[in-house]
Amino acid sequence: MLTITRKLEFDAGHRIPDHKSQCRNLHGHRYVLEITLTGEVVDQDGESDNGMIMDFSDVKTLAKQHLVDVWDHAFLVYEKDAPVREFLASMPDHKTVVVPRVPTVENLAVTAFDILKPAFEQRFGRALRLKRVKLYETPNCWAEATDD
Ligand SMILES: Nc1nc2c(c(=O)[nH]1)N=C([C@H](O)[C@H](O)COP(=O)(O)OP(=O)(O)OP(=O)(O)O)CN2
Ligand SMILES: [Zn+2]
Repeated sequence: MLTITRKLEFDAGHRIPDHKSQCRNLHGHRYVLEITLTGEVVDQDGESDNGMIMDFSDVKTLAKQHLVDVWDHAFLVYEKDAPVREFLASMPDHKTVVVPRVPTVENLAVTAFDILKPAFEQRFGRALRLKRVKLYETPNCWAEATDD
């Protein structure tokens, strides 16, 4: 199978409320996101994306619009983390993103996959599929969400 992968990075804060150790504290990461797509290679002389599954610049534009610019410099707070939600709400204009699952790297990878899948597959009809989202929380820790 032929795939392409585009890497993007963003900074975000989070905490894991029930964690046994340091991760229960408010802290942040520079997340690294790898988006892997598969699809037909365009075979149209004269087209800008001839020979490509999708132009990497278009991958970047869509990923930023739907996820990266939304999460960048935001605090990703679990919807049931009441004290932190209350604290963040007390700060005018704070960039807060409420996520439906505890924001471990596993759950953030799944949430990112769920957001990006329709963004890519509905916009580009020609058999383009989101195969994998790989999210690094630190250089040593990551999770992968796939479509199977
Ligand atoms: N399975 C998971 N385990 C942990 C997660 C997670 O999302 N999924 N998250 C954390 C912490 O939030 C933290 O981001 C990771 O901290 P740490 O283990 O300290 O990672 P480092 O790469 O900084 O560790 P080094 O020992 O410095 O390599 C914890 N666990
Ligand atoms: Zn963390």
